[in-house]
Amino acid sequence: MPVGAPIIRLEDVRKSFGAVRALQGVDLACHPGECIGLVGHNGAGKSTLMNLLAGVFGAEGRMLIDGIESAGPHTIATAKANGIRCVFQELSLCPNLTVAENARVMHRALSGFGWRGRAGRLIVEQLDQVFPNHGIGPGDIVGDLPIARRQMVEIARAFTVTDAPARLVILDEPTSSLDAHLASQLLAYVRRFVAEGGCVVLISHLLGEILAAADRVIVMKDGRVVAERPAAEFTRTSLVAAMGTVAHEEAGTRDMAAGRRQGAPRIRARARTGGNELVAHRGEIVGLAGLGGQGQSEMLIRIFDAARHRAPGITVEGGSALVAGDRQTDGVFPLWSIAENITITSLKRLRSGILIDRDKTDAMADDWRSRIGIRTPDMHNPILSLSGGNQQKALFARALGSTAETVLMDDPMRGVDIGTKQEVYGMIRAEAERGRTFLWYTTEMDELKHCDHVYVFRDHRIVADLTRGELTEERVLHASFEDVA
Ligand SMILES: Nc1ncnc2c1ncn2[C@@H]1O[C@H](COP(=O)(O)OP(=O)(O)OP(=O)(O)O)[C@@H](O)[C@H]1O
Repeated sequence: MPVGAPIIRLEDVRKSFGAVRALQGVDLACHPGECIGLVGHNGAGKSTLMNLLAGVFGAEGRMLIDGIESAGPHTIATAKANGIRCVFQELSLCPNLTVAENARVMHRALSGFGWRGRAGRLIVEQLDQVFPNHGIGPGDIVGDLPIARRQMVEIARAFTVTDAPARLVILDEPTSSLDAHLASQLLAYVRRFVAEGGCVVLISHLLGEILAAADRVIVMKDGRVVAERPAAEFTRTSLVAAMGTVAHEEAGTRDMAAGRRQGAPRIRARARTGGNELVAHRGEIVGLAGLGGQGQSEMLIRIFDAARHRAPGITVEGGSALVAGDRQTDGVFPLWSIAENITITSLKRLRSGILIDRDKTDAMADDWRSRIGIRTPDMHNPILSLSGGNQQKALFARALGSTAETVLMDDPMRGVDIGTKQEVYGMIRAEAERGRTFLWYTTEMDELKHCDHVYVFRDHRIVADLTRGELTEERVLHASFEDVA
């Protein structure tokens, strides 16, 4: 619970990006010794608010640090000097540098003779604290690490102390690429950090995480704070209601007949190291589960490639589309508009003669804007003008809007708000009933319940195949740690 004066206080802050009013008069105080949970729909203004705290850009309104309004502008440097750190949704590590070198990029104090060794020791010690048994070395090249490990390095780097203290750490969707085990390690560390007098702002669409880790919860909607209460006074249902989303019952009631195995398999694939074969039929939703980094994403990418070129050990009938989990490196075309990002895989259908028909592409983009709720005044805006969750929705629109018979989804709901998730689950079910096949890697147990059956991966092999009736969290965990027939 809060102790002492706020580290930072914002009063009536406002921020617009062109026609978009991202913040419309927000008050916020961050005290030592508390974890603030910040929730709200995609595009509600959460990241914008955090960017203000971190000094990325300025805004109208007042800002006080330790009770004092600063004379000059609040910049990244003043934020850092005051112990304000931020882990952004889109990771900011340099991929061609090592883990130790990336620690140095943020901590200029690590200079002089032997800096590399010191930087390496410091970041590994911090990783040990947050993620025991992390398996990351100081000399690892960041670009070679899977996304979960990159996220772990980024988080550890934010908590590392050199010349300036870490007083307020902002974590924007920090567990989006972490499996349940790593996420619980992080949340436990957050509790230790606030118990020692630090402050954490935790942004997450996983409401269970917010309710478990936060002392106080702030709900944002359309650039405003619409609710603020101690976490203990919220339940999952009341939190969803405060966000302005209608809470649907879990929609795991797909007609079993729709998921029955029809005809010959559409996909047959073996993992590189053998194990059971993955088989998927027309109209099936097949889950890929297990701890993160056990070969699930690799399997999806190999199947995606095999649909274009022959690949040993894999047969795929028809085309496939991929919804990337790592949108920064595999998904978004950063220089293109939202409309171009959505229509890129459907251009054959959008031609008139030899030219791309602009009216057809605009119509397709607008159709998806309303179907999946992409928040933008203009679909010709650059994709990077969208909030993180809205970028992810555009990737969904690209895959679902294509004519591919198989849709491969690599932990695709990263950063997507709870209301949209429910809409997308409905779309997936409807498309499967029309005969599409879905392969769905997810780290969220609740999402596996939408699958007809689930393959559990361990050490790059399939170690279990659970039908929907057999699916329980215990079974998935058991198979994740031990070989099961
Ligand atoms: N650089 C930018 N240029 C134009 N518009 C922007 C920019 N950054 C944010 N916006 C807009 O401001 C609004 C708030 O975005 P913000 O990223 O703060 O939302 P968010 O609550 O963090 O959403 P998410 O849950 O999807 O991450 C959105 O409508 C977004 O499109």
